[in-house]
Amino acid sequence: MTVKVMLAGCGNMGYAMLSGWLKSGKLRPGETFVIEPNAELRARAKALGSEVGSDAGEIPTGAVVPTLIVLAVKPQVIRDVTAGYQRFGDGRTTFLSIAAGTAMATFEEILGERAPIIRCMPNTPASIGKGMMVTFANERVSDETLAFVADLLSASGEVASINDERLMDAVTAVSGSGPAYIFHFIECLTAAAESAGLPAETAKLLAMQTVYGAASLAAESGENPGVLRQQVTSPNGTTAAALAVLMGEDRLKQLVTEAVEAAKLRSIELGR
Ligand SMILES: NC(=O)C1=CN([C@@H]2O[C@H](COP(=O)(O)OP(=O)(O)OC[C@H]3O[C@@H](n4cnc5c(N)ncnc54)[C@H](OP(=O)(O)O)[C@@H]3O)[C@@H](O)[C@H]2O)C=CC1
Ligand SMILES: O=C(O)[C@@H]1CCC=N1
Repeated sequence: MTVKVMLAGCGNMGYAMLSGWLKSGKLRPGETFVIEPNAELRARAKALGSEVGSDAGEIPTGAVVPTLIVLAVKPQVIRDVTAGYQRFGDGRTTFLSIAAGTAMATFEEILGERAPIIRCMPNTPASIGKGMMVTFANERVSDETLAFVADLLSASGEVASINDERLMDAVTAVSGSGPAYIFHFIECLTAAAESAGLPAETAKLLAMQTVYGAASLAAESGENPGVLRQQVTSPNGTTAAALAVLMGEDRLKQLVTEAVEAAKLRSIELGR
C-alpha cells in the first residue's frame, strides 16, 4: 500500500473531503488512510474503500511516508492531535489543517522548522464537488506540492489562495460557515411558505429549488446579483413589497454583517 494521504479525523468535514477525492478518482482508495476514533465514522470511511485505524499508533510502520497529512479534528484538540504526528515533520510530508482559527505559527511550533504546512478552509459542499476551498501555505511548501494539493482540492470545488494569513478568519466566517447561513435561509423560507398556507412538502420543494435555481443562475450567468434581483422586481409588484421588508434600513445586510463579524471573532478566539 502506498499511502499518499492520511486523514486525521473523519467527521463532517473530513468525510466530505475524503468522499470528494475518492469519488472523483483523484485518489484511489488504497492511497488513503483514515485515523478516526469513532467506530461508526471509521466504518463509513472504510465503505469508501479507505484503510482505517483508530489512532495514530495504528499507522502501518515501515515505509509509509505520506505525501499529505490532513488534520481535520476540532480546534479544541488539534494541538494534541498534531503532536502525535511530529515524527512526520522531517520535511517529506506536507500537513494540511482545516481547523478554524488555529494559526500557522502553532503548527510550526509543534511540527518543527522543516515541516511544509498549509492551512485550508473548506466547506461541506465539498462532498459533492461544489465546495469553496481557500488555502494559505508556509514558505516550506514547494511549488510541486502546492500543485498536487490544488489539484486534489479542485475535486472538491473551487480553490483560491491568500497570502495574508489574517484573512483566514474572514474566509472562515464567509465560506467556511456560510453554508449554514444558506441552510438556515432555506429553513426560514420553508417555514414562511407554510405560514403562507402551502403544504409542508410543497413548501420545502419551493424553498429548496428557489435557492438552488437562484444560486445557479447567479453563478452561470456571471451577471451582477443586483441586476438579477432587479430583473425579478416589477415596479410596485410583489417582490418590491418583500424587498421593502428585507432591505428597508439595510435590515438583512445589517444582520448578515453582524453574523459574519460574530463568526470572524469566534475564529480569532479559537486561535488563541
Ligand atoms: N463542519 C464544517 O462545515 C467545517 C469544519 N471545519 C473544521 O474542520 C474540523 C473538523 O470539524 P468537523 O468535521 O465539523 O468535526 P467533527 O467532530 O464532525 O469531526 C472531527 C472528528 O475527529 C475525531 N477525532 C477526535 N480525536 C481524534 C484523533 N486523535 N485522531 C483522529 N480523529 C480524531 C472526532 O471523534 P470524536 O467525536 O469521537 O472526538 C470526530 O469524529 C474543525 O477543526 C473545523 O473547524 C472547517 C470548515 C468547515
Ligand atoms: O463552525 C465551525 O467552527 C466550523 C468552521 C467553519 C465551519 N464550521
